[in-house]
Amino acid sequence: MTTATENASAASPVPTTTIYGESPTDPLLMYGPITAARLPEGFERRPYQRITVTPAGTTIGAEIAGVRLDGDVDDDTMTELRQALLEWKVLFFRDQDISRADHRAFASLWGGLEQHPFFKYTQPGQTDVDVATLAKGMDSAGVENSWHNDVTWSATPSFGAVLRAVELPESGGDTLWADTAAAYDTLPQEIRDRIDGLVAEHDWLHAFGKSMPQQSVDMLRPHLPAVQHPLVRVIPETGRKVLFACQVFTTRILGISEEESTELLSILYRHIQRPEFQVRLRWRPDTVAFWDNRACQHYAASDYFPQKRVMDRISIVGDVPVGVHG
Ligand SMILES: O=C(O)CCC(=O)C(=O)O
Ligand SMILES: [Fe+2]
Repeated sequence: MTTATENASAASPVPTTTIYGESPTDPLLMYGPITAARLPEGFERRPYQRITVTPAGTTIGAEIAGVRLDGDVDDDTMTELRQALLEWKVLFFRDQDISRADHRAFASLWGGLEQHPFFKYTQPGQTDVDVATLAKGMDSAGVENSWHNDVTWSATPSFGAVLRAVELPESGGDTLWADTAAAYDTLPQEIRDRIDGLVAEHDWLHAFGKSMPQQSVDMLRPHLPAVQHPLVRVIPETGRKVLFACQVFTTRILGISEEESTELLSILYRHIQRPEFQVRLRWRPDTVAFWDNRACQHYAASDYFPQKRVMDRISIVGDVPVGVHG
């Protein structure tokens, strides 16, 4: 191990050699403080008056009190919730003894509700789904234990999702979120300069295709082609840049060699997955989590099988991701 002084000096230097192949050292192999801001400089921030915001992580995750999650949230409270979501990326609400209808009404306040083409809904127009259904026949063994943003293979990936604990295992089944804005901000300048204008391809086939019969793949493909999104996405409300690539759905970065794409994506994924950018939620009955799918990734720990874990999930329609150059 190094001393504290060495740690501090090792924390900030930006590698001057090229990072791709030629550098003998990993640019992310740095020890010491990693400091990221919750909001970009200059973003107007008012104090919260309607809700109580208690940080759960350093830059990501806050517990919110003072609001009941149903369709009756007043405008001032909504304004503060919007602010809190931009600031903290994922909000946790405890003791929300709400119905499915309340859950849906709350989610509807944020935009249209989505249907996921890979879920089996039992009723026409249904938009809520329990996460056990996501496990596709694996009973209650969760399969969402890989870091991802939801539905990035769509031209308009979800704005966010509202997840409500229905039935929990005795232990395990936590969910983790990673702050992709803080991850972007703390990359060496050289990497930020390299990736700012790049575009990546996202494809559902990358994740779901493997477990699907070829016939189904052939049927779905014409309706769901691979899509392209900026690798660095700008959140319109704050002007904040976030990393927008995930190992589950991103196939490659366009316009560079396959080799460089693989290496660059691996650097970004490893950086996003640093614990400094994470918050971990220990669910309790009646806990609700609401995340901004544009600005964080998530991971559902699958460590409770054969116990059961049931979550109700509703996701909200998003818009076309905007890059650094518009
Ligand atoms: O079950 C969870 O904690 C999250 C699962 C997930 O990835 C999702 O709901 O999008
Ligand atoms: Fe997810």
